[in-house]
Amino acid sequence: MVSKAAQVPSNSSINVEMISDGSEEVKEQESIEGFFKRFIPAASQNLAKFIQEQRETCPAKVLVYDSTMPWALDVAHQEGLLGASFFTLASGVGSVYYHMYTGLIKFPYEDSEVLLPSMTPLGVNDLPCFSFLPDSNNSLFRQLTDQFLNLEEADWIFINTFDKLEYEVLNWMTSRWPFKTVGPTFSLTYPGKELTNKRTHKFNLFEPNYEESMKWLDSRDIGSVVYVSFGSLVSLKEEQMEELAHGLMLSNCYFLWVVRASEENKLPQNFTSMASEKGLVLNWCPQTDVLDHRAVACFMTHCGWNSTLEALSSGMPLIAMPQWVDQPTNSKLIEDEFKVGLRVKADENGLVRREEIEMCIKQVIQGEKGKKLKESAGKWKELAKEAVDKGGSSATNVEDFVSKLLNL
Ligand SMILES: O=c1ccn([C@@H]2O[C@H](COP(=O)(O)OP(=O)(O)O[C@H]3O[C@H](CO)[C@@H](O)[C@H](O)[C@H]3O)[C@@H](O)[C@H]2O)c(=O)[nH]1
Repeated sequence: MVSKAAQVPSNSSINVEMISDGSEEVKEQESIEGFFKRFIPAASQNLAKFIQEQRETCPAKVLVYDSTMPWALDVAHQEGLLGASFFTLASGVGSVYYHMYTGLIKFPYEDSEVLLPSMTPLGVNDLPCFSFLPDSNNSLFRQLTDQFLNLEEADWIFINTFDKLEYEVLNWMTSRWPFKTVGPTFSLTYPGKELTNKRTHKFNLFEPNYEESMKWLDSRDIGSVVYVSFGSLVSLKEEQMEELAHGLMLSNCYFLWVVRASEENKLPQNFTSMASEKGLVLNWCPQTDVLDHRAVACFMTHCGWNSTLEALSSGMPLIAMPQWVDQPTNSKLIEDEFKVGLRVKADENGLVRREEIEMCIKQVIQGEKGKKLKESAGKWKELAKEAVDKGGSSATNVEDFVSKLLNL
């Protein structure tokens, strides 16, 4: 199941097929509750049908499914396949969700500080954010915490992180479930094959504007650009967009800002022409190439876990501006555990003001603080590479999985 807009490389050895989630039948705007009521039975049924159809031409041995869809394991087992749950989040976040699942952490949050095994104490602002939900019984909340529902029955459990990044909390997690690290997945090579050109093997959610972004970055000085992106889902309120736009201008740095076309993501009037000397605003860019570009000095991010891992893999210092779900916890890890970034502070209305944005950019790009963050980011870059290179922890876990499957 992938978005219809997803860009699949033409030379890939991976086929992508879509199955229906039943949404063609939906006529009106759907509530989150309504979405899950429809989605789970429709997707289960269509996934089973898909596995049966494939049996004729390309029979599968295993179903690797997103851990937020525990029902997929039942489908796999019913159809005689093995099931591998894939966690796309940080181990630290996994531990928080597990403790929500068991009821130790209650939402709305009751304690001002939460102490979890092998983790630094978490304040309320460091816990996953569900403030947009009407109540704790909401389906989206359950979908995230139910990742542990039938985990004991999974034949494999993978997680997109690497051993040295989250050493202690991972040890705690693996003492309970047989988690195997496979991250950062985006830079894993195919077993036995080195990638000669990573770009042509990439799957993109939307068409990235490669030529324009690279040309623009090529003409900038080393370490002169702030890259700004809030991932594939987040939209900022109009007032926040305005503060961010002004903050970028006040910093006096060049900036490449990804603004997803949506009703909510409104740039201030005339901003694009006003800022044309300093900034490039794009709908989508080739993020990992941007992060690797010598002109980019720091990344202002919503702290989605993929963006976090990509930044660590590029040795890129971060300005953390988390919005919802796991992002506040990721930003705590970024600032206090990995020590690669600063988290912006919001005012009493939850708005991050332009002066705060300007100050964070200056601190991360210039001066002693910036130097320390860059050093620390450089260390993670090496360790991330080590994990996915031949013989590294994540590469070995993937190779073991593949060789076990081949021997079945
Ligand atoms: O212009 C862009 C902007 C983003 N990306 C890519 O899009 C992905 C974004 O992923 P992520 O940083 O994880 O953000 P979201 O898309 O928001 O991801 C959702 O899923 C993540 C993994 O579970 C969670 O951590 C997030 O909170 C949740 O919002 C990354 O691979 C980026 O490289 C591009 O290629 N081009």
